[in-house]
Amino acid sequence: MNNAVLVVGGAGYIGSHTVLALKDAGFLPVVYDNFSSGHRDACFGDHLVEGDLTDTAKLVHTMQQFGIGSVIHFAALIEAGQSVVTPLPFFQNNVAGTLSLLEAMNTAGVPRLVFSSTAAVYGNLTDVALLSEELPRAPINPYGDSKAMVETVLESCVSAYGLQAIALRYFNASGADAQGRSGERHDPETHLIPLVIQAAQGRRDRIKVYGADYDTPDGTCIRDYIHVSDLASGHVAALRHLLGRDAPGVMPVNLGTGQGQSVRQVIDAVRRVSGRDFIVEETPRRAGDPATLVADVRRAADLLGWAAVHSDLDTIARDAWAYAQASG
Ligand SMILES: NC(=O)c1ccc[n+]([C@@H]2O[C@H](COP(=O)([O-])OP(=O)(O)OC[C@H]3O[C@@H](n4cnc5c(N)ncnc54)[C@H](O)[C@@H]3O)[C@@H](O)[C@H]2O)c1
Ligand SMILES: O=c1ccn([C@@H]2O[C@H](COP(=O)(O)OP(=O)(O)O[C@H]3O[C@H](CO)[C@H](O)[C@H](O)[C@H]3O)[C@@H](O)[C@H]2O)c(=O)[nH]1
Repeated sequence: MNNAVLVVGGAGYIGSHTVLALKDAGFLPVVYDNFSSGHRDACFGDHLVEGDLTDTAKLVHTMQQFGIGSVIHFAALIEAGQSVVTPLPFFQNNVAGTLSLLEAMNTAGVPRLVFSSTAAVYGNLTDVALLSEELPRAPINPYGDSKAMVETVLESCVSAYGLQAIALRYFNASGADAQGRSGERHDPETHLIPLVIQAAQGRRDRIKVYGADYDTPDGTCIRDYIHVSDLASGHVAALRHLLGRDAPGVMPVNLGTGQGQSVRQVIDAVRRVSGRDFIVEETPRRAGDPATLVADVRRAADLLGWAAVHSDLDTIARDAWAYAQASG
């Protein structure tokens, strides 16, 4: 088995946790990152290469230098709301950047890819309780469009280049490493849980609830929050699946819990684990937000033998709170 894995975007939030899990599983992760949003102190790989996705020649050289057998690709612009305001950089980085990576993999003869897709490819399917991978892709924001486009590109590369890929559609990544080695540090931070935690810490004066008039039980949006360490183990499971199967194909697989939590439930969980109170303000909806996104998780269980084990909301909130408190 070739254990050397190129982790593109491995200095970021989900990438850094996945690198820790890969090492625990006996893989040799090589982090490739341009540090546009990643952190040097979150690089836990055996090697680090500073470079951009669009630098195809550098990617080829890196794959050859380290004898890479598989790639995990996290590098992207990630804020769905911002993608509505400035879509072009999202298509440039997420689509054109991935084309460069695929070209490099083809040149270097690396067939296996685990790709960071997203629940945002499902769009706003309000009449569907659980989102299964068989549903058509129907994103409602440019971020989701960019990820859906890459999934289409991957499908074209199967018969053409023998690509072996899994597109992991994460639901809402959250929480932090239980040992405090990494956590969520986006700048600017736009994600709900770290923002609620900042309010509980007194680092922001309030948390805004973007819309309390959705057609949901308490009027706020529902998401499927998945602990980042569960996402990390999902990548190890996906990689093992690709290495064991060794046949061309591309398969989307949801990584979530199958349970939805509202914005208000998240706020209550942070209040519980922190013991702090703070101001909650209801504001108009944020553009591009679907009302509900909850995963059907059967394929991940059947195909990868994977299920979330750290993702009850209080565990997520407790680990995120501990990381934020330790980070000062
Ligand atoms: N955070 C979530 O809730 C979530 C949910 C679903 C899917 N995803 C996807 O997961 C992946 C990782 O998300 P994250 O939250 O860890 O984001 P992140 O911003 O923390 O990590 C992204 C990493 O990629 C690097 N990067 C970005 N563009 C690059 C480029 N052109 N060349 C080289 N490196 C580059 C950044 O420096 C960073 O280290 C993304 O593809 C995102 O779309 C995230
Ligand atoms: O200050 C805030 C921030 C968020 N929200 C709400 O909280 C929910 C979660 O918002 P996040 O910004 O934390 O996450 P998103 O669901 O918008 O998107 C995240 O998860 C998606 C998959 O579900 C994508 O992949 C994307 O990359 C990632 O940012 C949304 O209803 C949002 O409107 C608020 O009410 N107040």
